[in-house]
Amino acid sequence: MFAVSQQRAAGQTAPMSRSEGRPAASDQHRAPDDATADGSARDAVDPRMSAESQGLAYHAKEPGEAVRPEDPLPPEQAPPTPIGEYAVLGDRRTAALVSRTGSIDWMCLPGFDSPASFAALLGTPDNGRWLLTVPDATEVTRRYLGDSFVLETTYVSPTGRAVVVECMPMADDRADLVRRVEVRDGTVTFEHEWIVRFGYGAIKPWVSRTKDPDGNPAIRAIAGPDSLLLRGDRLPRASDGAHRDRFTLSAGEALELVVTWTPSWAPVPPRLGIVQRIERTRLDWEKWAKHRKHRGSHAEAVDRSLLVLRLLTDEETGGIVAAATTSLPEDMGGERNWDYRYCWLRDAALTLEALLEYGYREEANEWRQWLLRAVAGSPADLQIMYGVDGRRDLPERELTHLPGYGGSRPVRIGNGAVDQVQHDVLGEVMCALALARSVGLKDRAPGWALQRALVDDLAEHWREPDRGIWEVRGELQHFTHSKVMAWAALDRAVHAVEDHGLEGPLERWRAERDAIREDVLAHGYDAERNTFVQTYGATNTDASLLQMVQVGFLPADDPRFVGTVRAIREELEVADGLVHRYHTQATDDGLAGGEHPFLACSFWLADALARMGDTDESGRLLDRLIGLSNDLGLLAEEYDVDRGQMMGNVPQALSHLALVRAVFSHDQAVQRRDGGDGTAEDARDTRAVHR
Ligand SMILES: OC[C@H]1O[C@H](O[C@H]2O[C@H](CO)[C@@H](O)[C@H](O)[C@H]2O)[C@H](O)[C@@H](O)[C@@H]1O
Repeated sequence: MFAVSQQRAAGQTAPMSRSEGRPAASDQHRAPDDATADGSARDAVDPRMSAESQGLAYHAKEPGEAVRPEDPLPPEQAPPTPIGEYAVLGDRRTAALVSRTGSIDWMCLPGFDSPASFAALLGTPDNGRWLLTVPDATEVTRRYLGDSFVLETTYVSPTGRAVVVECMPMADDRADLVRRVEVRDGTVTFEHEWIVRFGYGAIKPWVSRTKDPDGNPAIRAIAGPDSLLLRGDRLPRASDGAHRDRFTLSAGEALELVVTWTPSWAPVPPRLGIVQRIERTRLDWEKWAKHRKHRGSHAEAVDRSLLVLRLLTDEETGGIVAAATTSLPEDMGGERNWDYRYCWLRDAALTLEALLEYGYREEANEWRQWLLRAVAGSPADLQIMYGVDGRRDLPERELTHLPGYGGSRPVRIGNGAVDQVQHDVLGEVMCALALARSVGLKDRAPGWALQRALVDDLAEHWREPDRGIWEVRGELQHFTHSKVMAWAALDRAVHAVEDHGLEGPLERWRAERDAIREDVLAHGYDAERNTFVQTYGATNTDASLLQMVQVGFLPADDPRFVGTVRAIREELEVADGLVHRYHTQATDDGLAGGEHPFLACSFWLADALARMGDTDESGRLLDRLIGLSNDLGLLAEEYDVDRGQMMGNVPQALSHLALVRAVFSHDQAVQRRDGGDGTAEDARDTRAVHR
């Protein structure tokens, strides 16, 4: 076992700036024995000739549907690879993004929030990528093998057909990414390019040919704390700051490549048995997926979404990150670019509820342990987000060396929202813990004591303004949603005492809960327009208010909620079923530019309609929204209606968890409509006993 854990525990922040006196890029990537190489490096193709960078347009939608490259654009005009074109690979310690044509453009090692070793996603190929493609492919199809994150891409070229299978093996305390190429028909020529840049694309490593402990040839890139080792059946040659190769295989021939990260001081582990590890990885994922209890409508989308939530849950610590990326823009070319590789209590709590609804109890237990460790201490010090390991210090800074996705700057790491006051967060946490309790997970004494202290603290402070669920960077405000969620926190605390025999100041909590409710109804509701509003006294609304019925603040058929859904559709729905979270012009969020419809809010609309009994409309919207996911079932944060593309970080937990919860609500509503009580499935314990 080598020291993935050691490096993660050490905080693993690599230096961003280049040190003076380092050799020039081309020297750094020249391996010593490449000087005596057979000249194959001179055959290396121009990196700009890969499919994405030629601006080839692909239009696949269905899994397995064939796509054809169309008119190439000149490289300088080529748009970035669309966010929806990426597949995700992951080992529940970290994740990588692979383009449709085989370019790994994002990979942080060894952890989700470690510095990226391949960062072309937010820059150019010279910021690091690992490309393995068929340059003359006329068709490219891809799919995950079963319920796993083992990706299979099939290339058809004028001369043959080949399959690339790739994954990150799990649960072995190693950090590897394996790729296996096999030609099925004819002959196929491949392009291989390996450009390592540690420190988010800034640091050009020393790269040299070496041998691994078993005597296999390898290429090792090393700088500071990081080492990446490339092993395989055929290694590329140094060429102008990169390693490149072009090779041809015939039907029946296969080739394997593996990249292994280690701390730079650690010994290199033995090479993996690739075929066995790919198969074991597939089986590991499928074993987890089989534990799902409830299978209703939109089952494929739900299955993939639950798997994404699993992939974003750190295997070692139990922390759940909000997404695998940083700084994929909410506004193309704009400044709304954020680092989501951290654990928001809000997103994690909602993830937990989604997993519980589908029968995953053990995950709830693990996350509860993570939560109690992370928030331990004074209630006044509660943060709204933490590092994967529970770290509190997540300073936000800009990576000025990266041009950003499609020129969207700044590229940020860390997140300034870490210090914000957001009163909704304890509401989400208490709802998730109440749900866990209601399915039989017992509170232990220290855990309940901590919840009591946090609720008491909120009971003192809910009257103060905050930054709300959307983490606005403008003025503090009295957000109606924050108050509703503060009500939910008190309500769940009251029910923990009333229904589960836990100890607490029942009368005081009841009084505060009722006071919040009165406050919201008095100040957060516009009687004239019959809608709840974004902030006290405002006239505009906010899609977060769709959560009101999810937490039981009002029944779904309350005319004030029905009026709010109508107002949200009128004000914020910009295309069928697609809603903005708020109007950027009407909200002081402290940022320039605008953004696109927010997918989680759009699923909350479908959820609300289901709860209101409009199952035709909720089913229609679910079909529509799920239809926006990419060919592998992945969702980013937002959807740009005009460009027909996903925007923001990917894959995003909030979008996926909102999908599965909306489908759950829809399925329950359909059962009620058809004469059942909506609790007849295996998931019966969840909504019915939510409190
Ligand atoms: O766009 C504004 C804010 O975006 C981030 O917050 C959003 O993502 C969080 C994680 O998924 C989610 O919990 C939150 O509700 C969203 O608004 C970003 O982290 C903020 O700094 C930023 O202001």
